[in-house]
Amino acid sequence: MGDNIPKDPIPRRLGNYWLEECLGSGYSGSIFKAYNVHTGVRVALKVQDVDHECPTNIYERSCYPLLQGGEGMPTLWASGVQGQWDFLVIDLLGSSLESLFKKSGNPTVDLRTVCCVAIQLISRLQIMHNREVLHRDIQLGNCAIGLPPNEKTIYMIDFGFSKRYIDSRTRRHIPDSKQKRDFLGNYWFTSVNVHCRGTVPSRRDDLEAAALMLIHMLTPGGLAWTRNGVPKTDEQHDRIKRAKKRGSPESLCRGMPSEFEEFLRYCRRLKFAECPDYDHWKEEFKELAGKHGFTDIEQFIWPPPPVPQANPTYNPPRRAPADPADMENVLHDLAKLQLNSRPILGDQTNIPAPARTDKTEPKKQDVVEISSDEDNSQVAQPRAPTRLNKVMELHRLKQSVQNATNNVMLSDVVAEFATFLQSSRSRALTKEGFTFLDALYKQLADPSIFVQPLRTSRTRSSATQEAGSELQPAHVKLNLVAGLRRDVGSAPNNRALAKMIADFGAVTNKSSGRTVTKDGFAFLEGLAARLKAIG
Ligand SMILES: Nc1ncnc2c1ncn2[C@@H]1O[C@H](COP(=O)(O)OP(=O)(O)OP(=O)(O)O)[C@@H](O)[C@H]1O
Repeated sequence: MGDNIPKDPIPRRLGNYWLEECLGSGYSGSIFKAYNVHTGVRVALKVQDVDHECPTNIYERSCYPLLQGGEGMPTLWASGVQGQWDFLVIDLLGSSLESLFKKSGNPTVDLRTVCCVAIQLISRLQIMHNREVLHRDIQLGNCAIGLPPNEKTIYMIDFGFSKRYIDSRTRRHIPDSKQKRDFLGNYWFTSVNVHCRGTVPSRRDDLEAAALMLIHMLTPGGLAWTRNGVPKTDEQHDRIKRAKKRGSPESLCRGMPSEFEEFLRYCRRLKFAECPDYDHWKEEFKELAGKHGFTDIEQFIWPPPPVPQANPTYNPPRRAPADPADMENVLHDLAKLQLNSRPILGDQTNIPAPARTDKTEPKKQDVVEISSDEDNSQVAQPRAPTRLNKVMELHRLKQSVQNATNNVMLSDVVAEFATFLQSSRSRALTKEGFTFLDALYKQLADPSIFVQPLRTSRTRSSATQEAGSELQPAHVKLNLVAGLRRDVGSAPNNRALAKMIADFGAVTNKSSGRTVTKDGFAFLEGLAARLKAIG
């Protein structure tokens, strides 16, 4: 702290507060348990040398008033300078998430806890951002639980790097800048743009840091670049930045519920001054928790309650024995060699349905496992299909569409497609999913036509050229798909259904994460029913 001139020790009393044990010391100062000498109220007192080269208490003092009263925002009781000591008096809290998880000794954090942290952390950021403040240092050590009776609430602490992003005079968002700037944040979770490209932090970066923190909690041993500890040389720091930059949402979240991959992808696609859709993501994590049977998900409960047995369990990802992406490509190319003759279905409304003869269950040998999550053997749980299963199964379903000779057969395949996707770990439409929709569209519209693929490749240059490939906000997708769900039951013929499939494909393709929503599944189920009814 500061220079080498010996300083007086921190006094036992600062203002009206008597200092007790030291709770922690960081680069910028120390934090003590303390109590008010008049009221006896226990507090935390953060003390810093007034000459410290990084005067974070001054920044904290300016942010705290903006945050007062917000859920999970500590109360600032007092602040002042006494001699050479600058102090802040705040609510006394419990353990940080970092120390809780470290103490548990487990290589990953359980899914219930991660969902709960996701919901609470996104809510905290929503409050801070609504009050025009960025946190800019999201990490496990800066999230602490309350003391009883507030132990189910996660609090944000350490606003030493926080900053207002709305200019209080002009009311405008702070400007973006290409100017090189010093790194500000933390090595583990600061966003790729801020950490590796030196961009100006904005709301999207707080959210990306939250996403990386959640993924870290679910990754055995933590994110790869966190495993060697704090870098001591520039070279080590560069290595961290390179590893972080390389980490695509898909590779970081392999084997995790798709929500995490989609959330990270969403954060990385946000524009500099864009307001994130906090409510949508809170809902996504609530739904994920609901799917696993977790109750009271907005309450942080530690240690985590037992996993409900009747519901799908989540096995944390393990490192794959081989690079799944390579294996997947090889098998995908092999699968493409199976050429099928394709009977023509056309716009049929009256062809009688022959008995279905091709209903084959996926054969065991068709399924190649790429992840080896064989643990949890006490309870036989249905396992979600792996990514590779997904490639093979969607390919088979597409062929069934191409082989179908009437609507009833198509109806069965659509129902199978919906069921399969729902049981997948990721409900995102992959390129094989879009190929399935293309085949379905073609069968229903006119099998002789050439179909422009529903999934457009989104390279950076093509995305900026084509206005149509811009991502749509989540609510646009939700509205459009809800409309399709409502109307599918009254579609008059195959051509109308084909148009709906094209709309469904297009809106999903343009959405962040390309996830099939609840309405999307209801639409697919409605489509299967309508195909059967049209016959
Ligand atoms: N209000 C509080 N109540 C109880 N403990 C706290 C409180 N605030 C912080 N702590 C503990 O003290 C530690 C350091 O706090 P904080 O991050 O605010 O200080 P800092 O000096 O900015 O630390 P660093 O330099 O490591 O970021 C935290 O990890 C937490 O364990």
